[in-house]
Amino acid sequence: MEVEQTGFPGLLVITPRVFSDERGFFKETYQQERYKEAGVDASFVQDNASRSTAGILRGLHYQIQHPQAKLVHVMKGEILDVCVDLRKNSPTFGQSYSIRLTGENHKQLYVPPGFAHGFYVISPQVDFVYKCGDYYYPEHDRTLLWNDPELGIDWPLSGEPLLSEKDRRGLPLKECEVFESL
Ligand SMILES: Cc1cn([C@H]2C[C@H](O)[C@@H](COP(=O)(O)OP(=O)(O)O[C@H]3O[C@H](C)C(=O)[C@H](O)[C@H]3O)O2)c(=O)[nH]c1=O
Repeated sequence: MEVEQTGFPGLLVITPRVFSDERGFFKETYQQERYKEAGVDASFVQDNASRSTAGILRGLHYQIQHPQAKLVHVMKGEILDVCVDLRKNSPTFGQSYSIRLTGENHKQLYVPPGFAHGFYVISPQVDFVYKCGDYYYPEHDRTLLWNDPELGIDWPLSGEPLLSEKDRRGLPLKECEVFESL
């Protein structure tokens, strides 16, 4: 497997080894020992999956009190995956990182605790799967406004994105609760 640093402390791009043959492909999408050696030091407790269609934007979400590390990848389709560093003491605080994750490039993004995370769907449909380093606590769920001008995220929009009511009500960075001690 290949591991790439991103310039954001702890945020990693991981490409697992893919075994292709006439039947299709096989890949290990997580292996605790190998991923810990690579810097994925979360103990995952929950797996999530979502399916979305083109033009949907989910995010930018994070949990205060119980910040979740995430290991995300696309099984099928293409997204622009985006995360924003909300760790006050990080050299990349307030900066966003974007990467195209597709079923073909097999890339994974390891997002350490302390980031807001979301994605925009580019392909007609996407199946998105991810491991979480803490449980879901709806009372601690927070949303950073996807198009906060301060973030300057270059979403590859084709028209207005389709958002949940929660995501429409996201807060700009300057009004968000951030992480003082991560
Ligand atoms: C996240 C989550 C949600 N839910 C329930 C709550 C709602 O009734 C329903 C949809 O939740 P939501 O609209 O928050 O789902 P997404 O918009 O896909 O949220 C996720 O999308 C972005 C990309 C993320 O990075 C987060 O992991 C996560 O917030 O699932 C649960 O029961 N458990 C969970 O862990």
